Amino acid sequence: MASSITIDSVEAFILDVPTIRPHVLSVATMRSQAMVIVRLVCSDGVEGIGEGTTIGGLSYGAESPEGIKLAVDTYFAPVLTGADATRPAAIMARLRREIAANHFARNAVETALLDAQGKRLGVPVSELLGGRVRDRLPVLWTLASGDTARDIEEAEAMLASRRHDAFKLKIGKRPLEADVAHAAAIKKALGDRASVRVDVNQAWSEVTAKRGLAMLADAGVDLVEQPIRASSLSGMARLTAMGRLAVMADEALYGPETGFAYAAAGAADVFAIKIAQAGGLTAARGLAAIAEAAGVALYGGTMLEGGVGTVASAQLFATFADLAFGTELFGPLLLTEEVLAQPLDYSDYSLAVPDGPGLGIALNPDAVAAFRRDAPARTTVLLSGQAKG
Ligand SMILES: O=C(O)C[C@H]1C=CC(=O)O1
Ligand SMILES: [Mn+2]
Repeated sequence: MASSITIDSVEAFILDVPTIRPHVLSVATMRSQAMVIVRLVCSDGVEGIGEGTTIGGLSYGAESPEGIKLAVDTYFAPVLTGADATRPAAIMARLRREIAANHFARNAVETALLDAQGKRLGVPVSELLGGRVRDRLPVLWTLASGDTARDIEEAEAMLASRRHDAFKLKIGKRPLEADVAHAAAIKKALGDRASVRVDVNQAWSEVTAKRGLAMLADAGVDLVEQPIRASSLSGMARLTAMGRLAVMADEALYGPETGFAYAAAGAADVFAIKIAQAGGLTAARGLAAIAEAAGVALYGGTMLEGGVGTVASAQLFATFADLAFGTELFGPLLLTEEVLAQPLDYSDYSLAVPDGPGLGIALNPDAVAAFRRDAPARTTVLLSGQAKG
């Protein structure tokens, strides 16, 4: 039923929050995270929030935080303003017709639309996506300090507090032998108490990957994520066919179409489902359906989003019947500050999926005021810093 409830205003702003330690990937070293928050206000007084976040500016993907904000302000907002807020799917169809690509911005907008609609109907976003099969999601932790001893210490602390019992190592920056020694030392220290996986973030050539997969399998590693460049479908298929180590596709997956090509080519054993890369929650659900139909296992991925994007992902992943490799929804735990009014419940190696209406969360207004890039106080600090330098 069409309604007269419209979207009255759309706002996008960037929050910059430091990380608890440097997070070292083959493509970037993160010391802070820039999260783009989209906020919609509807004519019935309901608000919706969403998040569009990437890693390391433009070093990971084609959209930067500044670009996401610009796309929302300049191109998405005019389409959204005045549209029927009770029809998120109709709005998303129109956005697909009128705006190409821009998956991260699109995801932030769809999240905000679904948050508002869930609040309006009094149900969690998971119920708009078919309904949950679980209320908690297993969550791994990425060890990426750049130092083996520090990583082992970090893993031991996580095991002791029962926060994580699966770990992902970021490799591909150093020579293969050094990376394998690093992974082997961590696996040896943790033994059967933890699953150890690696993420190369596309850094290897196929020749290096062929050697690397065999060496990592011998070291007891369980899975390798995006070992070579995403565009090499045939290379990924050859590595998957080796059968030495489970191969996960990540950067390759930009929604159902890319997932279809990867699945048809046998180019991965596992898909990392990311709502941002897929272009929104319903596109990510479509990608997961392709995986399920092809017998490809599922993993709940992250762009190291803060609380909003993490919960949006969790609302979708809670609807997956089989989540064989768990999730990596630890983004908020990597940040020094909480941006949500209520911290999320991470315990028993898992995250509780909020069960209130919409996303089931609210922003902490003080944190927003403190970390907004355009906050007057921050501008002053930045300007005085520049003057000094
Ligand atoms: O998977 C990636 O490539 C990106 C991200 C997710 C977890 C993490 O540590 O980095
Ligand atoms: Mn990855």
